[in-house]
Amino acid sequence: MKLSELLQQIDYVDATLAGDPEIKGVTYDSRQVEPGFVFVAMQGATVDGRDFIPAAVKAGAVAIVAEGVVETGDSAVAGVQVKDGRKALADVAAAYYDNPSKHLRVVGITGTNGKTTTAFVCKHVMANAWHRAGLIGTLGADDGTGMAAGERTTPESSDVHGLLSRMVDNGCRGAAMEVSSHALVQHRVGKVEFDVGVFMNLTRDHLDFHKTMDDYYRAKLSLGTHMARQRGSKKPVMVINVDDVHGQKMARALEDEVTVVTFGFSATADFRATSADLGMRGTSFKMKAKGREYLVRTPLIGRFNVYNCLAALAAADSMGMNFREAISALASVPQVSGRLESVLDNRPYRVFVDYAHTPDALENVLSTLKGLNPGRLITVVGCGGDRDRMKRPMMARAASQWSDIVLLTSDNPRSEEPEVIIDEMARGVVQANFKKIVDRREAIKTAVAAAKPNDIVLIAGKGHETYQEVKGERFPFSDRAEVLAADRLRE
Ligand SMILES: CC(=O)N[C@H]1[C@@H](OP(=O)(O)OP(=O)(O)OC[C@H]2O[C@@H](n3ccc(=O)[nH]c3=O)[C@H](O)[C@@H]2O)O[C@H](CO)[C@@H](O)[C@@H]1O[C@H](C)C(=O)N[C@@H](C)C(=O)N[C@H](CCC(=O)O)C(=O)O
Ligand SMILES: Nc1ncnc2c1ncn2[C@@H]1O[C@H](COP(=O)(O)OP(=O)(O)OP(=O)(O)O)[C@@H](O)[C@H]1O
Ligand SMILES: N[C@H](CCC[C@H](N)C(=O)O)C(=O)O
Repeated sequence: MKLSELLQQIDYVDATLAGDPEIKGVTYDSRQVEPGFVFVAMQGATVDGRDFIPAAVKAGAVAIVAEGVVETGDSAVAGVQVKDGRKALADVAAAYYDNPSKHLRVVGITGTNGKTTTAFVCKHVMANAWHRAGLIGTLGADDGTGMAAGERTTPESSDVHGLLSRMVDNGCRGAAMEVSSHALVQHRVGKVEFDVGVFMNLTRDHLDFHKTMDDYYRAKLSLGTHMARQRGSKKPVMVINVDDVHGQKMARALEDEVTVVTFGFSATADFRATSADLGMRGTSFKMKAKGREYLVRTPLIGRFNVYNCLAALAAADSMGMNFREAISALASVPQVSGRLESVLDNRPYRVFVDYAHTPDALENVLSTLKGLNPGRLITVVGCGGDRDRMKRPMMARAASQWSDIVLLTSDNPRSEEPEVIIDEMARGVVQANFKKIVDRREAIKTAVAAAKPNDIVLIAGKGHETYQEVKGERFPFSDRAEVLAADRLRE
């Protein structure tokens, strides 16, 4: 693509051109620039991308897109002035990759908890019907050729459009993607045309970034308003959990802008679970939808997974997929890494690794396990550093309310002292059933060693993560591997 063709498709304030070079790529990071690239300099919270214009030019950028007057320092490099760098990145990337979302059925899932699981279920249903489907989320991305690790739940817009483009090239017909609230605020899904948006729930998290629950809600709401604005050839549908008060509010706020489809246990829900049979090996529930009653079976455990399944089914139906086929696909959903993942199956006790890192998620998982198992519940949990501090006592309270033994430990302390985080957590405990063990490996060892027949050990907070981040450094660490090592010590 020539620079002139690209500029025709984006809004800009001013441009100083230097010929009409062929564009070879788009990036927001000077360290990723290769000859022929467009570098979009974004104003960050930590640094200003404009400071890296000289580095980008040195690495071979042929055009620089930035806010304010753009001095490229090289007359052979074009400078393009835009109003908003992050918005411009999405516009440039969508144009460069030829708007790949127009060629896919795209489901965007937002909410505090359940995005990853619901995205996996949606992807599984789509791949079952259409042979190949893509995925973007916390566990990485699948462009149709298999999973590859990623850094963010929702990557930066140029990476999103690049992935969607590869999905199209690899023969995917659909894509399920998680849309975090950070992504919505930072235009990371700019110019993505969603067929269906999904709102799961809104509970406390990320208030380090959004400051108030209302700001956090408005970020989630913007998925619906974004869809209404992006409306191309597609008529957008927003699938909303109306058991959640924020979902009820969102359904009312969006009803004039998009088609609203609701789900939940509430009597008014369009996709309504009427009863659920919860078991240790899976869940079955009755669902009323489309004027009929259906029986849904899934290996996913816990009442919260009924919501994830309802959301995926409502999304599948909104895309016109065969509904009975979608329901039967739910019976073969694979284990989602680190989401109530059973680590030891052949022991008299069971150990689960789970990514619950919010008070609501932890409460859901603990109540599920306690409800399903008569034995003791031993919980190992910590809270991340440099994140919303208020959730610390709340998570410890949930753990101590539901568990017989709680080991408060480190998660990813990041720049903070783990002892301080654990002390803040300890303020929330409601019973004297807890112990502080700062070293997560030791905490897991202690929990597994204490397990008796019929007990359940829950290792919460890090799920699939393969590292522990301490003072800017990431050390290899896997809860799953630590459980296996601790179990070997018992022999
Ligand atoms: C708070 C937040 O979302 N921050 C993201 C944001 O950072 P920022 O605005 O501070 O950017 P910055 O570091 O100041 O850099 C500004 C610009 O300079 C560029 N740069 C920087 C250095 C350099 O040498 N050259 C260069 O070009 C950067 O690439 C960037 O374009 O933009 C960066 C570039 O894309 C992201 O790496 C960074 O993610 C940080 C590390 C992060 O931890 N984000 C988490 C909180 C996050 O996004 N989480 C959500 C939610 C997950 C959930 O739901 O649980 C997610 O979607 O993952
Ligand atoms: N629908 C749900 N409602 C509440 N809690 C849930 C739900 N689904 C899963 N959980 C719990 O939340 C944890 C995180 O689930 P999941 O990874 O699916 O959510 P997420 O929104 O993708 O989180 P993140 O974006 O932080 O990765 C799970 O490990 C489980 O404990
Ligand atoms: N995307 C979330 C994940 C938190 C996972 C938890 N293990 C932690 O490190 O706090 C965040 O960055 O806040």
